[in-house]
Amino acid sequence: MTDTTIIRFENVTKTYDRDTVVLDKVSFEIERGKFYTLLGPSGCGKTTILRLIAGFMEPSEGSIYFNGKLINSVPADKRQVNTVFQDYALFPHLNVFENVAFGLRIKKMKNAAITEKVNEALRFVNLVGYEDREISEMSGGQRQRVAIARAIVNEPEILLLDEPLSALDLKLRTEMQYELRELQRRLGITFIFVTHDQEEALAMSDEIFVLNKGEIQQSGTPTDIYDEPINRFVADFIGESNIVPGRMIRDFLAEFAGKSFECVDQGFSPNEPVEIMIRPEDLEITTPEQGNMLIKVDSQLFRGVHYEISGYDESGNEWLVHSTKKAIVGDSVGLRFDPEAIHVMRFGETEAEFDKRLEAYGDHEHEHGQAPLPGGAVESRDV
Ligand SMILES: Nc1ncnc2c1ncn2[C@@H]1O[C@H](COP(=O)(O)OP(=O)(O)OP(=O)(O)O)[C@@H](O)[C@H]1O
Repeated sequence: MTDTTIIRFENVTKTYDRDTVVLDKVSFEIERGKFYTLLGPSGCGKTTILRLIAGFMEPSEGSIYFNGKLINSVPADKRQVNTVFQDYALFPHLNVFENVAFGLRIKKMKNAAITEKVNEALRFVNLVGYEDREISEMSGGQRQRVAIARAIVNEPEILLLDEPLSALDLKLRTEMQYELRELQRRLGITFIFVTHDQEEALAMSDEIFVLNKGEIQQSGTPTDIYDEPINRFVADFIGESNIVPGRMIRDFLAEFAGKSFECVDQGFSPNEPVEIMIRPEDLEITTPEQGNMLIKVDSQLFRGVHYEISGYDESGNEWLVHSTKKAIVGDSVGLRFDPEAIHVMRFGETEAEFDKRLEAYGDHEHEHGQAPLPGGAVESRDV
């Protein structure tokens, strides 16, 4: 643990009934002042993690530390943590000012101090001038901002946000993504944001935790997770991807779709069966002669910025391509990609095993990726 660690989970397990394990020995660290996102499908345990941090429940096993102190049994009102809920949980009978002031009145703060703090919080969320408005007179986005002001007026060290944008329409949602990110930068406090929307997570976060079935599958920056997913679940959940079965012939040489390809991956056993991932935007449609492989075009959709083309290779694998060039359904076309576009995933690898492999090969891999590859060529060759 470092000085910058604000929250640490150590083998935290949560069971609701005797045998329903909702979180299974989850361990992670959260650093002060960053924007974190918990991302995963419905029921994976995101809200449970927030409730444990907020102090609305205790772990069944394991330890939770806040600034280095064990807080398993510390009640919610004794933690420097505030939550913004999905439905905002505002008081409909109070105006905007009184909604924000509520917590401070409970603490019996003096009126002059309350006015100063509420005004400051409303300034942060751009709601100056709305103090006397009823909640029913506020739009969805404005209610959202009242809920945030009500949370930050308490000067928490951590702000928890449980799917706070899910009730908003797409345009407002995008605007609020910018606003929240900007607000976090200005406040400088730690935000822990829950969503099941991968685009939202990629756009907003410093760090993302991808969860599935009560386990953290992978944690890292948006680019780490997008470019180097450790397994099929993460690759599928974040963005669109082509995943086909393959084999590592040896380091830097993978085989898939009936051919061998130079790649930049290493740390696998010779002939190890693997899964190969290539993002659709890393594939280029070419003439059959110029491609690394051939596909027969099966369908094409115009998506505005690109064509979404799908087709099958000779081994029967389906490939999705985001291309600025058109193709003709039924034609055989070439697919071209760089060795760096190929990402090799080891079956069933955990995050800890993945990190260990990268650590052992990390710098070396980078250097090697730049150096002439065995045989000197980028082109594929038949095996
Ligand atoms: N009070 C409870 N009693 C029993 N089971 C619960 C309780 N609360 C949650 N669960 C179960 O725990 C699991 C994780 O729930 P949690 O709310 O943490 O998931 P989530 O990832 O936030 O999901 P969503 O995106 O749907 O909100 C789910 O299977 C849920 O049914």
